[in-house]
Amino acid sequence: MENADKWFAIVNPVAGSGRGLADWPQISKLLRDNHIVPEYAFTERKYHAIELAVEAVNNGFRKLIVVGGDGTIHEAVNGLFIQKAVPTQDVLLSVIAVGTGNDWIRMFGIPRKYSEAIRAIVEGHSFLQDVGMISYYQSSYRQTRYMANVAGVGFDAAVNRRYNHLKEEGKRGKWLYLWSTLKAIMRYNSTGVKVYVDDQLVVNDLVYSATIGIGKYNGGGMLQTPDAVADDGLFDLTVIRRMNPLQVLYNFKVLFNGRIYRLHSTSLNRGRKIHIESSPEIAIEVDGEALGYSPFEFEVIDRAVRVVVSEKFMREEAARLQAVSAAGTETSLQTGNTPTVRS
Ligand SMILES: Nc1ncnc2c1ncn2[C@@H]1O[C@H](COP(=O)(O)OP(=O)(O)OP(=O)(O)O)[C@@H](O)[C@H]1O
Repeated sequence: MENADKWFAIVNPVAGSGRGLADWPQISKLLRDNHIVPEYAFTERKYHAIELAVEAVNNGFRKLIVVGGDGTIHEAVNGLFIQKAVPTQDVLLSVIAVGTGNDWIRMFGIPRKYSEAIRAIVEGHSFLQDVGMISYYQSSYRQTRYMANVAGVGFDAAVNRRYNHLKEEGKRGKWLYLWSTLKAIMRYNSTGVKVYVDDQLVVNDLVYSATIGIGKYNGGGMLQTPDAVADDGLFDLTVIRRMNPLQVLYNFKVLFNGRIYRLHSTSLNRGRKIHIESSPEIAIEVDGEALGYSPFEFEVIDRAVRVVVSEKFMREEAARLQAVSAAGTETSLQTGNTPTVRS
């Protein structure tokens, strides 16, 4: 296939409040300096990255570079599931982050510095990550999406909606997310939620938020599923039960420091299938994108997307697997990814 060894870059010009457009000349030069000369296209509207990923694969490209934030990664991954030319694992997906939150790259140790992110692409360590398939309601219709990182239900989605609304109004700035979070803390009320994991009822309570992770980070560096393993064939599900605004503010730092399970209102479950329903209905955000409303179904698709990761991540992953097998407590459904594959 003519294009199979060539790279195709999907560049979101509005990611990171315009950093995608402003920094593309610099990124493209750094890529050329490293003998990577991709064909590329700018996204022109929402969901365009889905179309571009489908077209690129249909045109024979097997190596994609996403130059964007979490939303652009999310769309590219969804494109991989829409195209039917090849199995999703046959396409190598790499990321140069120009977004605002950049949560997906935190999981895989991809640096924000462009030259270092490009070094990871050149080094070519790749990893097969799980993907979540989610169904939800939008305008009374059942819809399906694929998730590359983390989904938030309840409070998280309320913050996300507020934040996206402010961005659509043209508001910018690094405090926008914090402002949206504070507003949501003051206004959001817990709802009556039932959660089933692998068909077992695990929660039937007033719930403030639920986070479902293939990855660990969401909301611009929060660690709400701090122990998630991206290829164990399982979702990590963190449920925070009813909290009032004062309790949320007092405990805010545990959302960032990896100690969320020290909160006694918090629980962790793991499974391959999750069903969540709520009264009244609640919203969902997936990879930072506002989608729709409950009820939700989540299903893991094992090792579905091949992504470029840092050497550091591969080393940490090898050490983790070694520790797990030494302790004899392997909970994953599969053994580890092959340590390194050159692109
Ligand atoms: N040309 C465009 N005009 C308007 N919106 C666009 C365009 N191209 C892409 N988008 C949308 O931009 C949104 C934001 O993209 P993305 O999430 O990658 O950046 P970000 O929000 O700055 O980063 P992060 O999600 O990491 O915080 C996505 O929902 C995407 O669909």
